[in-house]
Order: sequence, then C-alpha cells, then structure tokens
Amino acid sequence: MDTLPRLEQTIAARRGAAPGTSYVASLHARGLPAIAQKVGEEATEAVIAALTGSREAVVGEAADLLFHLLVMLGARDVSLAHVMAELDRREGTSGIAEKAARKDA
Ligand SMILES: N=c1c2ncn([C@@H]3O[C@H](COP(=O)(O)OP(=O)(O)OP(=O)(O)O)[C@@H](O)[C@H]3O)c2ncn1[C@@H]1O[C@H](COP(=O)(O)O)[C@@H](O)[C@H]1O
Repeated sequence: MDTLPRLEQTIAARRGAAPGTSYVASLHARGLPAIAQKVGEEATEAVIAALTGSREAVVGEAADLLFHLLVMLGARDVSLAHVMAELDRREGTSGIAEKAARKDA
C-alpha cells in the first residue's frame, strides 16, 4: 500500500491508544484546536525550511506537515481518498479556471 494511505490507517488505529503511549493519541486528547494549531506550526516550519534550510530540512518539515495534516483530516473524519478525489477532479483543469470558479462560488 502507498505510504500516505498506510499512514492514514496507522493514525486511525492509534487514535484510541493511551495518550502516554502514542503521539497521535496525545494530539487527539488535546482536541481539534491543538491539532489545527500544530498543522499551522508545521506549515510555518516547512515554509522556513523551504526558504532557508537544507534539502534534508525541507524533507523533514514536509514529512512533519503531511503527517499532522493527516491527523487533522482524521480528526474531521475526512478521508485521504476524499481529498485525492478532489485533486483528481481538478486534474486537467487549468489552475486559473479553478481560481475563477472559486471566486464565483
Ligand atoms: N509520522 C509520524 C510522525 N512525524 C512526526 N511525529 C511526531 O510529531 C512531533 C512533532 O514534533 P515537534 O518537534 O513539533 O514537537 P513536540 O514538542 O514533540 O510536539 P508537541 O508537544 O509540540 O505537540 C514529534 O513528537 C514527532 O515524533 C510523528 N509521530 C508519529 N508518526 C507516525 O505515526 C505512527 C503512530 O505514532 P504513535 O501515535 O506515537 O504510536 C508512527 O508509527 C509513525 O508512523
């Protein structure tokens, strides 16, 4: 199985663990606002790495961001497949056209 779907399953399986034994469970115990804040922090760290860090730093921060994004999606009961389907829907459409469609919505 691909890495992200596998990680999504691991995250779902760890949600109910004892917070002392699992980082995923400890995040869930802190609630959605804390999870969302963590995504924001990791996004900022990824941006800083992209602007000033080494390639390894960019890889590490991107991995942290993707992981925390999956935790947040799970907390909102949104599947990775649902997000992938949205990206598939956009495939072949121009980004400019998508931007215009969003303005009209
Ligand atoms: N991919 C990850 C992963 N990436 C990053 N992290 C954790 O994310 C945290 C983010 O680190 P920071 O430096 O921002 O800060 P921190 O001070 O440790 O965290 P906070 O207390 O601020 O939340 C670190 O503790 C990392 O260990 C991860 N923790 C878990 N996973 C995956 O999730 C699985 C389940 O993990 P557990 O829930 O711990 O069993 C693991 O097997 C991995 O596959």
